Amino acid sequence: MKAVRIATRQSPLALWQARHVASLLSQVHPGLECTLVEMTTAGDRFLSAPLSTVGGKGLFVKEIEQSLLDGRADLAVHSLKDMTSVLPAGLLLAAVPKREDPRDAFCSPEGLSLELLPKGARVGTSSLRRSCILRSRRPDLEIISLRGNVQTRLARTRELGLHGAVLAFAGLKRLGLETEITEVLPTSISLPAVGQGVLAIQCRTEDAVVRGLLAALEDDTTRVAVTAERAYMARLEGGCTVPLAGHATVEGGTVRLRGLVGRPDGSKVVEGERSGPVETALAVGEALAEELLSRGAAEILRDFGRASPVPES
Ligand SMILES: NCc1[nH]cc(CCC(=O)O)c1CC(=O)O
Repeated sequence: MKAVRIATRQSPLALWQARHVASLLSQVHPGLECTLVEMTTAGDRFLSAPLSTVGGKGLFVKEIEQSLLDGRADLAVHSLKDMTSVLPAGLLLAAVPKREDPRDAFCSPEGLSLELLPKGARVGTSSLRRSCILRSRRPDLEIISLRGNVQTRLARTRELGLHGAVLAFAGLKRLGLETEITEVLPTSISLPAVGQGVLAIQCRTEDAVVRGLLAALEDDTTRVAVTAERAYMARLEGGCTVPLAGHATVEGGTVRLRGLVGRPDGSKVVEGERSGPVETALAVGEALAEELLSRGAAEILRDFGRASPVPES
């Protein structure tokens, strides 16, 4: 194979990620030509509404996945965090490269840390998970909805005079915006989203040639973590519509998964942790989901987990 077409969104972060994968691919397969197929998704179009009300995840990936199914592109690069737990028939997560730092980061124009925020401080985020976690730790905080790409959210934070905003470290780093970070939040404070910091490279299941090319980008440790996190998410049927966090680490043949489900206002959170041999990553994920469900997550999902209809474009 001489050339591959890479489907991507047009946001600066998505383009960085697609170019990064193109560069990794041409390093491991010298002479391979990579071209980008840039697309706009529903998630990019409904920027005015909070993510949770426009229908959550899938929004950023559906059109891209369709381009693979239609044969307009050979592979697609996504943020794994944006992907639904069930992939469309005929497509697969062919490779996950080594994970970037998965933590959340606090960006405060005033240089404040979370700890130093005054009572009633206003903090921006578009994510139900981040709102829930922030409010559960600091019920006095006022959460302001921020949508749009990373640069837009940082600009809005200043325009609105917010005390700060929480964004993914990985996105800020990839865009060279680490200087905006005033505090990297430990996972014990802000448990990351399932798949945060991981790039997902997707292709057609039947395309053995592209699968062969992508195999070289696979990172086994990342795959174990992702397997546990996504099995957990699948069992909880969580999209962006309920506050859901899940993060796995791998050390010495053991995968350790921590999870959190909560109410959007942080008035209730259910948290837990499970470990097991890396070969049992899937079962570890399912077991943690079952445990959280039985300890109160089922009730939270019943009250808050309904996806709102996606508006017509
Ligand atoms: N839905 C937006 C999104 N999807 C992936 C990332 C960050 C990069 C990553 O987690 O890999 C972001 C931005 C953010 O949450 O601040």
